[in-house]
Amino acid sequence: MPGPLYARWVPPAKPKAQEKSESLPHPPGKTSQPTIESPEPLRQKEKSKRKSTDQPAPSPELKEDERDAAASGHTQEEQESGEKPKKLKKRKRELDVNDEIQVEEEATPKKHKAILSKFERSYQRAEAIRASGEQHYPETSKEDEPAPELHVPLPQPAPVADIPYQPTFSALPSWLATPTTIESSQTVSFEKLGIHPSFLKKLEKQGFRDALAVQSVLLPMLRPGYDQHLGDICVSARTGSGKTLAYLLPIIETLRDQAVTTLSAIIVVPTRQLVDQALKVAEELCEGTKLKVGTALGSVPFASEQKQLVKVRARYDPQRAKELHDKASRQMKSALGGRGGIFDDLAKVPKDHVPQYDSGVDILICTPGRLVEHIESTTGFLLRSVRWLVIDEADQLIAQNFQGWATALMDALHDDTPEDFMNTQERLRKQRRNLDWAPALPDRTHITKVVLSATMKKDLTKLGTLRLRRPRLVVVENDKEDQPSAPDGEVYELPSTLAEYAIPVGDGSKKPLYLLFILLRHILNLNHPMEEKTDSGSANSSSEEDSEAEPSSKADCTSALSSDRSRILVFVKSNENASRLAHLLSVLEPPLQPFVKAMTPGATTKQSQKLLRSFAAGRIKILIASDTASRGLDIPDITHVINYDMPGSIISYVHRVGRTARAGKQGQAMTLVAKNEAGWFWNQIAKGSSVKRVRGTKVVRVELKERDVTWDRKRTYQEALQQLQGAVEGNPDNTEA
Ligand SMILES: Nc1ncnc2c1ncn2[C@@H]1O[C@H](COP(=O)(O)OP(=O)(O)OP(=O)(O)O)[C@@H](O)[C@H]1O
Repeated sequence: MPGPLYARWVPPAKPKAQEKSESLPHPPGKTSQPTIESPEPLRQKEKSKRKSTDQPAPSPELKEDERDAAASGHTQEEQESGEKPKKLKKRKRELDVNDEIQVEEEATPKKHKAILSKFERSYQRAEAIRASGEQHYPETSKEDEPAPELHVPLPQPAPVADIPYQPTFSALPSWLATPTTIESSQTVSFEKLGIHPSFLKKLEKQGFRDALAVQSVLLPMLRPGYDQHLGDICVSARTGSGKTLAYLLPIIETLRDQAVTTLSAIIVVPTRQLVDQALKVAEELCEGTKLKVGTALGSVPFASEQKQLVKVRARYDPQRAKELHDKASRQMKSALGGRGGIFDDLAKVPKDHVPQYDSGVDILICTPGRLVEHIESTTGFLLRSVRWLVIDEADQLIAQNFQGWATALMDALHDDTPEDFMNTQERLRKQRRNLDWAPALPDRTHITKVVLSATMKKDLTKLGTLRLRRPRLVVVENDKEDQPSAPDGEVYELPSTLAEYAIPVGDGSKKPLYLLFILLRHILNLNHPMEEKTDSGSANSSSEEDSEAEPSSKADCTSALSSDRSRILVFVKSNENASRLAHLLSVLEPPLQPFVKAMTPGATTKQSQKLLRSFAAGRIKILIASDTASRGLDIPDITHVINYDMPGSIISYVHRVGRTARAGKQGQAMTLVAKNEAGWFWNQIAKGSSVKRVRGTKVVRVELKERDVTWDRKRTYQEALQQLQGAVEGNPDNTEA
């Protein structure tokens, strides 16, 4: 084998005393000590560089003939075998060349004297430093590598304190930036608030002696008196804090002596369930008065609602009757007159009479869509005497603004009554508007708007559609010091009596089994029949024994469920999921069947009222619903809310869990958290700054072992899924499986 073309220089073995200096830390930015080469190997380098294209030089120890062979590139055997080297002359020439190189080498030191002496000097310096044990950073030329930085700490001035940025201006108007706050624990007796004795009795009948915080602040602001706020009011108070009574009581108390039925208050809520709920509270308060409370919601025939809302009477007014008849005949001739409306009613009243439209209700509770329909299509549905407009769950209603309901309602409220429907006073006001004494005429009734939500947003662009006048924001909160600071400034408070749990459910594929386990083991405290059998050592009993054992355990389950006081509201993400889950639970655990129901949008008002009544009475224990039930639903004694499907937003979570722990009662909220939802849930809901909890409370993580959850149900689960699929596809074979 020929030797290496480039001979590396190996540093001489270091004396033991020098070892210590090698363990010193490397200079910054370097990984090893710089290698300093001795002049000797450099000379070798030079030599080998030049010879790199030639054959390796033969060793001086070789015999002469071997050297010849090596020089010629032939082995000794080849030469002995009689193969006389043919290129003897050439070899001779090569030897001559080698000699010339040797001569040149002798001249090399002179040629590179300067370089070599430089290396010698640096080598000696390096040796001297190494011997002295000091750390040394060798000088390196710019071409080699950048000079190492020497980190000599320079004296620094003391760091400037980080002063939090406090703008001298506010992006919010002062009424939003500086709300009137009240602690949620503050209560005042209704008597002290000066509530009329007849209403005190009604409240006591319901067990209400003291006004809750939101009521104690709103009642004086809405009732006539020294503390009345002559402007609009926005209220932000957590779920179950008693907002419904806070606005209904002052309105009904003020109207209690109203002799003529006049539409005085409109209450807008997002769903028909909430219409029913508010109606119930209003009717209880109106008992014993002449006040009439009406509703307008999509599930009732429109014509019957019209009859309820507007009463048509004939009024004797020959001049006005003549004017109207002339107008009607002009319209008929020009074919502009449409059917319905005032001209139809004109034909129905006696001669020289005009139709007069009176309100059929004093208080109207409605959904926004239906209200707009009545504004647009119900002849004589006039809002000129409305004194209160209440918008509950306002953040949702304003955000949706379907059919542009807010704008349509505001136009109807604030604009003048259409000319044909004007009463004498309005007509006079219109005619005399430009006269000097016009201000002496009674003004249009001022409207007080009350806008409420548990998750009120300080969004001016949205609130602007409500055309608020001299508004004031009232915030009911726990402890002000606890207030976390959310980036968008919106903080939603949870009831102080709420306990929250998060249950990881793996990838979520076995969520129904987790739900069943939680229901049976943690809430209803029921043992599964199979477990009982296993406990008694008969897990492998025959099917005959099974069928014998089942009825008794089923009966036990039913009687245990009937006596249980739990009311469990399970939230899923859609109405279809609600029906499916109810079906699945009934198949997986047949004793549960009579106690599980799903809330479906297809149900009539009566059906859903019946369902909610059964749930409130405890005949149904588990109600499965979509987010439509997450807002406002007030069913006393809901003990548990389970988020089977993760809520879509923080606001949705706040409203869902707010169905329990209402008005100071205890409640539990459980959320099933799949792996891919865990990040959002823990960051936004459990630890996020937008959700405010009472000091010291947090979401508790509950780990369930998958083995415990699924141990005896894998097969039943598969069968139940197949059966469910069969039911969905309408395949009877699968349904029977
Ligand atoms: N003064 C009171 N004392 C005791 N309980 C009350 C009082 N006022 C109202 N409640 C009860 O508080 C519960 C919650 O009331 P309400 O439905 O008005 O809450 P809410 O603030 O509108 O909640 P949400 O924001 O969820 O709609 C009701 O069951 C009601 O009967």
